Amino acid sequence: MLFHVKMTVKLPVDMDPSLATRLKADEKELAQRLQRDGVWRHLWRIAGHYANYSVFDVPSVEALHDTLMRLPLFPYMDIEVDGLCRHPSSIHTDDR
Ligand SMILES: O=C(O)CC1=CCC(=O)O1
Repeated sequence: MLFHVKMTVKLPVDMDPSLATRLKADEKELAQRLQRDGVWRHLWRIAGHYANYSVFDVPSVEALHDTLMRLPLFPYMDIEVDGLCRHPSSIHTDDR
């Protein structure tokens, strides 16, 4: 199942900079592992915002929820999710 996910990062202004640096590094490591595993299919910066548009490929809504909750920045993000299905005019019949 494919899901479009918008993540907006909102780190507290008074967060210890070393904690912020560690959270971002841990987030990057997990994000890159999930990309290599084919779970995090797209990761795009939204220009001008500390936010991203992503596409996840997971077996269920529960799997998406679990994956998002594992993200180190999860406590500091607003997350919006939309389920995706094939558009009848899409020519990409081989995509899931
Ligand atoms: O910077 C972001 O948008 C949050 C994030 C997602 C994956 C990552 O490495 O950072």
